Amino acid sequence: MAHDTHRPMDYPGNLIVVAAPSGAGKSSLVKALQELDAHIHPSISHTTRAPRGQEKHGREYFFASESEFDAMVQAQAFVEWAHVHGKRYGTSKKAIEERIAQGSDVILEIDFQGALQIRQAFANAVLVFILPPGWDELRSRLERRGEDSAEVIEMRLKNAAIEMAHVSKFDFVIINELFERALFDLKAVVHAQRLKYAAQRRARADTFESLHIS
Ligand SMILES: Nc1nc2c(ncn2[C@@H]2O[C@H](COP(=O)(O)OP(=O)(O)O)[C@@H](O)[C@H]2O)c(=O)[nH]1
Ligand SMILES: Nc1ncnc2c1ncn2[C@@H]1O[C@H](COP(=O)(O)OP(=O)(O)O)[C@@H](O)[C@H]1O
Repeated sequence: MAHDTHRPMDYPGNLIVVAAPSGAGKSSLVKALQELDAHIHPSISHTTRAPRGQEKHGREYFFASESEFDAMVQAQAFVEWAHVHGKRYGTSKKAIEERIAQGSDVILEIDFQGALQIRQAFANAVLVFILPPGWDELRSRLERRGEDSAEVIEMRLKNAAIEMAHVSKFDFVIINELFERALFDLKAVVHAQRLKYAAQRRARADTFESLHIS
């Protein structure tokens, strides 16, 4: 929705995109991953949805009015943006480009539409889809989280089916049943992504010997 340009793929940092139906556990997994891995930085999105209880402007999201969001769309400030659960969400260029240009890895927690836009713009982003173990568990996680009204939970469950229909477009799928197991899987994906592109960059630089990555 947001861009029409395809960019070259030689930023030194990696982009890891994590999508999931609401309540599958992606925020918890991404937070745990960041605690274990100081080289991963979150991309802070903009959204027109209202902040939840503990959320802070600039930490979980930049909370924007409809007109502020419109202005950013007009100014082509977003790498991607989409309508999700009746609100708008977007990743600003500022949220990721400087970081990956400097060689940091950036993790994006965005919906499937945004994930597919990111793939168009950054050919070597890795796309991970997190699934809950089942519908009943998804519902009870949303209820236990206690942040959304019954009406919002129903909308999110309905949208989950639509989101899951796109799972085959992702590079990896992780089932978040046992949290520690899912975290291990996510760490493995990040590790593999780093090795793949480190190897590619070094091979490109014609330093074959240095392919032994520590
Ligand atoms: N396309 C897009 N989706 C986003 C972005 N930020 C968050 N989302 C998605 O919007 C949906 C709703 O997020 P949120 O309101 O925080 O609810 P939660 O996923 O239940 O915690 C989730 O699928 C997010 O991944 C973004 O910058 N772009
Ligand atoms: N593996 C898991 N088992 C049980 N509960 C989980 C698991 N992963 C996350 N949760 C809980 O499920 C709820 C939704 O998780 P959250 O990370 O907010 O999901 P999302 O960001 O995908 O909407 C939270 O209350 C979280 O503590």
